[in-house]
Amino acid sequence: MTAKIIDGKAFAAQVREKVAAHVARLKEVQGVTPGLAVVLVGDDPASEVYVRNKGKQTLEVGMNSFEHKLPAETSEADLLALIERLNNDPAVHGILVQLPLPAHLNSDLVINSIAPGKDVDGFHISNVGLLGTGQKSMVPCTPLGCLMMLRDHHGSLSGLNAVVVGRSNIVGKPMAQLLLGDSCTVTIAHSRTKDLAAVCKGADILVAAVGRPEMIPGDWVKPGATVIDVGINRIERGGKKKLVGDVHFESAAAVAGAITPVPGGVGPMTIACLLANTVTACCRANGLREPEGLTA
Ligand SMILES: NC(=O)C1=CN([C@@H]2O[C@H](COP(=O)(O)OP(=O)(O)OC[C@H]3O[C@@H](n4cnc5c(N)ncnc54)[C@H](OP(=O)(O)O)[C@@H]3O)[C@@H](O)[C@H]2O)C=CC1
Ligand SMILES: Nc1nc(=O)c2c([nH]1)NC[C@@H]1CN(c3ccc(C(=O)N[C@@H](CCC(=O)O)C(=O)O)cc3)C=[N+]21
Repeated sequence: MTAKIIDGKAFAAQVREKVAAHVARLKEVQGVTPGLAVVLVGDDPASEVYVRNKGKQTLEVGMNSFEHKLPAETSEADLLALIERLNNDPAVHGILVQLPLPAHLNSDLVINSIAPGKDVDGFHISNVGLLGTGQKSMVPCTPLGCLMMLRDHHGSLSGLNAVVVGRSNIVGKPMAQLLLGDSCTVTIAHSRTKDLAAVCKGADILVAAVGRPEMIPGDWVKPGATVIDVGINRIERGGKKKLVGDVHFESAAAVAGAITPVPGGVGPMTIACLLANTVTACCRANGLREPEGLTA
């Protein structure tokens, strides 16, 4: 079998079109322009690329973008003061603090200082709790993007065996919650899982969020399964820099029914969902009808 390639780049463009249409309507009918503030502490080059991309795409869909670049040695008090200012700024509907933060900053404390309604990453404990209890929340962008692609491909996910490899708070755990919400039978695997190969082989839906280049080979994939590769790993091969996922694409694509590539899969969907979450947050803040098809 040769897998269908799920084109996250094209899908993300469709999501951004919906977002842009909604932004235009908000401006015209309500006189409100959604605004996204992105806070970057330190000068990690990869983070700077993401933040620049986010800012560019935010403007492209007609929203306001507020970038805050702080030096690596910023104190916790100064960062918390900035977040407090953004929490109280009516022009800011979404706040994202780029992770990871420098080691001297307590990221749990920082994230939980964001007003939950503006927490477009969905990392605040209130949003985590709301998601876990099936209540309306802000849903983390990467898992939301994965869910959108899965629903688009499968229609219903009900009753399917889903395996999520990785249990981080930003990808693995919320992904598992969303799949459970769509009535999958969910297994969360991690570094202590016994016989990971066999666990993966049982998956109708396999989500890899590990951070290890090409760790999952094709012979761990059930024939016909859908493989979602969240991994973003920069490697050097034959003297060239390359971006690869957590799945060995070539061998997995020979077995799977559908697979997301890296790049061009989950990554672009993550940013599109960030924009979608910002519009949703803006509508909720103003008591307006939410866009359809852009939330979980
Ligand atoms: N495309 C996108 O938009 C995004 C991509 N990413 C990418 O996704 C990947 C995962 O990110 P993130 O969740 O933040 O990573 P973390 O490092 O926080 O978590 C990695 C998880 O993988 C597990 N793991 C590590 N090694 C193994 C192994 N050998 N076998 C099984 N499980 C293992 C860990 O297990 P344990 O808990 O036991 O240590 C952990 O739960 C990274 O490549 C990251 O760059 C992340 C965010 C967004
Ligand atoms: N608070 C916070 N929220 C995040 O959502 C967050 C974060 N911190 N820290 C870092 C990770 C990583 N992440 C990505 C976003 C887009 C691409 C993306 O667009 N990737 C392109 C390729 C980009 C390239 O070429 O480097 C692709 O896969 O096609 C990747 C990774 C969001 N993260």
